[in-house]
Amino acid sequence: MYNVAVFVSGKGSNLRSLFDNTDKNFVRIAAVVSNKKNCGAVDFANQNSIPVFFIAEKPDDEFIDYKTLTQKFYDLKIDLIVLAGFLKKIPDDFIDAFNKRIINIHPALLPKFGGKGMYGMNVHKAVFESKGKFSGATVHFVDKIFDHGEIIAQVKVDISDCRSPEEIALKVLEIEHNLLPSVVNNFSKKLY
Ligand SMILES: Nc1nc2c(c(=O)[nH]1)N[C@@H](CN(C=O)c1ccc(C(=O)N[C@@H](CCC(=O)O)C(=O)O)cc1)CN2
Ligand SMILES: NCC(=O)N[C@@H]1O[C@H](COP(=O)([O-])[O-])[C@@H](O)[C@H]1O
Repeated sequence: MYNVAVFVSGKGSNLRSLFDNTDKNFVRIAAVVSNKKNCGAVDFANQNSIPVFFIAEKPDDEFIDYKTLTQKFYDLKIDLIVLAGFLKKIPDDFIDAFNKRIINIHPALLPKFGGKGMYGMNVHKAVFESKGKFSGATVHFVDKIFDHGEIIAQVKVDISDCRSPEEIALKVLEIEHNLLPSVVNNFSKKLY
């Protein structure tokens, strides 16, 4: 079985899509990691009996640190880590511990519209203001700089009929919900 851990901070629609659309003969969502105790993604994980870990820069009795998480992931035999709306920087040591085994989905066509501050609606507002005809989603390896890692897959969508950032967001999210499970299924079959 290919064990996947998903990092989240928000509503969890990408987590739900991974859960629903990855091949359960090959892929197991073995853990969810969140920096927020109360978010839709954590609710979904709890409703589906997926173990949840809370991560913080300053750990306390309910939040763990990355060194502890690394050992837990070794114990769980995690094969791939997926950032799905996770809004904090992954530390360098953790990246080194899971070299080329951490991927992220970004709601734009990198390398444009990426970097610090570029998350959620901030991305779609920047795309809307650019008056570009296309946006899309990108899955890339996570490295030590935000949104800088090697691109794995990218899908474009025509946004010329979108009249607001919110309309762009809806179109891009639909792309994300197809792209991410497809990439994870391919990883589970060692196609990368
Ligand atoms: N080491 C890496 N960590 C993370 C990456 C990465 O590529 N390398 N990707 C991000 C995901 N992301 C875009 O895809 C992203 C998320 C958040 C931010 C950002 O500016 N965050 C703010 C904090 C926001 C908050 O806490 O509400 C910040 O760091 O000041 C930029 C890009 C995940 N981690
Ligand atoms: N730069 C990171 C970033 O903006 N990620 C984006 O956060 C949203 C999370 O939605 P979800 O919680 O419903 O999956 C998704 O659109 C994802 O691409």
